[in-house]
Amino acid sequence: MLNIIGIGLRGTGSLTLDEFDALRTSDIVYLDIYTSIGPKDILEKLRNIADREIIPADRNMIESESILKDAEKLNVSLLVIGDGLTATTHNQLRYSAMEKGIKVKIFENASAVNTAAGKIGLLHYKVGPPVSLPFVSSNFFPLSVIDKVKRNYDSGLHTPILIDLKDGQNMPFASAWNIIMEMQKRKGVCNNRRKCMRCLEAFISG
Ligand SMILES: C[S@@+](CC[C@H](N)C(=O)[O-])C[C@H]1O[C@@H](n2cnc3c(N)ncnc32)[C@H](O)[C@@H]1O
Repeated sequence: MLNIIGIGLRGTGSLTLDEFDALRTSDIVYLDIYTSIGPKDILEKLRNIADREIIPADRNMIESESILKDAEKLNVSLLVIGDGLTATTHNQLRYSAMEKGIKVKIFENASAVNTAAGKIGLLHYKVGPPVSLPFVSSNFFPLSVIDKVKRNYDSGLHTPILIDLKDGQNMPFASAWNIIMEMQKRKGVCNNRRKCMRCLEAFISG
């Protein structure tokens, strides 16, 4: 059995009662530390509240799907900050588990991706698909980021930009800003600096 448990955006405060029950009755509990950054003390707080060991699961542990081995016989929970199915990584894990005949239970919760827009006053009807902004290099500079923003823009929609994380750290805002400015320059689109700025501000506030 695999429980994929989104714990929301308020640390242990947004853990639901159902999630708490699932947590307490699991044989093994992991916390995803790869796709989201939580409050510094989240692991310790979760351990205290659940009164059990919670194993931090890094990129390798999640992508190798090693946690599914135990889920074949035991009750395993994967805690995810935010919602449990917002990242492709967890969807992949879910379908791999199902293919192996492992029962999967999903505990939905609030996600940064679908709450940020509302929080800063944007209407959800006006928000298009989000775009990930990865770390770039001289060999990897994907202008498709701008194509996706432009597609939304041309349809009158805002674009949430998900700034990539590495080793538990956010890409600094200044780097994200510079990368986007350079991308739009290379694409020759969006000369309206104010609109681009508002778009980035929206993400940061969220
Ligand atoms: C696919 S989303 C899912 C995040 C999370 N599971 C949720 O539902 O909110 C992953 C992206 O969320 C953003 N993110 C996650 N944790 C964050 C944090 N603490 N601060 C800012 N952005 C964060 C990053 O842009 C990251 O690339």
